[in-house]
Amino acid sequence: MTKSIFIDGAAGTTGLEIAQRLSGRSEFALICLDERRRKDISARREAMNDADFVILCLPDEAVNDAAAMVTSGDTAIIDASSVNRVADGWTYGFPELKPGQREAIAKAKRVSNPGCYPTGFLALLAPLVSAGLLPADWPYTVNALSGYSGGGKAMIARFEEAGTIAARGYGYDLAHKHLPEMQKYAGLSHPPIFAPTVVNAFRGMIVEIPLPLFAMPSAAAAGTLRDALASHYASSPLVTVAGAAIPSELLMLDGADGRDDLQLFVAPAADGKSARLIAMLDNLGKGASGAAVQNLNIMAGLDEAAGLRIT
Ligand SMILES: NC(=O)C1=CN([C@@H]2O[C@H](COP(=O)(O)OP(=O)(O)OC[C@H]3O[C@@H](n4cnc5c(N)ncnc54)[C@H](OP(=O)(O)O)[C@@H]3O)[C@@H](O)[C@H]2O)C=CC1
Ligand SMILES: CC(=O)N[C@@H](CCC(=O)OP(=O)(O)O)C(=O)O
Repeated sequence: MTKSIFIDGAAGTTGLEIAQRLSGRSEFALICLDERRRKDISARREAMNDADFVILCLPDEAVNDAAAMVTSGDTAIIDASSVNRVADGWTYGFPELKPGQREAIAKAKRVSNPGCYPTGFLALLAPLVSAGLLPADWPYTVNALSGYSGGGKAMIARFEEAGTIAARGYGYDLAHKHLPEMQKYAGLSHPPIFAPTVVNAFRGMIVEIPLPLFAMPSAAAAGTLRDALASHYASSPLVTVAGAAIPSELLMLDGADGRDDLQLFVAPAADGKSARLIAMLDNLGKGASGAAVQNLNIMAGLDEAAGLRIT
């Protein structure tokens, strides 16, 4: 039976990309509000309670009011924002995180999508810490590059109007909003030190965790880490783990097409003393809209990769 979907924030960056991925799919019918009514509270409330699934693609500050409008017990919510990722009553929408997570999402009525940066960070680290191959109490660092669409309409306008920003480092207060979910779902004793940079490309993301293996208590060798990731993601349609031969460069291309997969790499030093864990993804794909559609597929009992772009 066709499921009805209401995207709150459908005119925004994430909402538009979700609508694109759903267009042409006979399993779903979108409930749309025209420009005049898209922020009208009573129209939104009615649309939400008529829908089988509501996907919240709103700025953080608008999310709790929107979620509270859903009073129908039949309506499930997928929230793309960072508001509910470590909140009680919400299921973390990262199906590959650990055994049982996909099944928990399938049964949930309230699912919170992971952040774009945490998607790369957790995909690399969570299975390795959980398996005891890397320590939970190490002071990890994470360096990351994002396309400017990661900052939504306002940042897209800023980069495109200025035309001169090559890169924007930020997060210098060491209090980025993604730290709680990174720490919680990787099972770490401390939040990582997170150094994000926005670059002058519309979309794309590289997330890297440097590992000084020689100094880390109870860390496995790089080859063991790679094999463990390959085994963890062996049945995933969206996550791939590169073989031992690592490319000499990883390129984020300006103007790249959107994609919904996640590529992982383990790059070892020749002497085995250190390694770099690297994730490449599209911030608007597996980092946002693709992840929302993947969760929607799972919650609707469909193939989790249906309608997604895997290149
Ligand atoms: N962009 C990304 O790569 C990622 C985004 N996210 C999350 O997804 C959510 C949406 O982000 P993004 O799409 O980038 O943001 P945008 O700013 O591009 O879009 C937000 C949309 O919400 C609309 N909106 C704002 N307030 C209301 C309201 N009260 N009622 C109805 N609509 C409203 C805006 O309207 P208007 O058009 O008038 O401004 C806009 O269309 C955020 O929580 C973000 O953190 C998560 C992962 C990655
Ligand atoms: C480039 C950029 O600004 N990225 C945002 C994160 C992306 C986002 O806003 O979404 P979520 O927090 O919901 O994942 C930031 O660092 O705040």
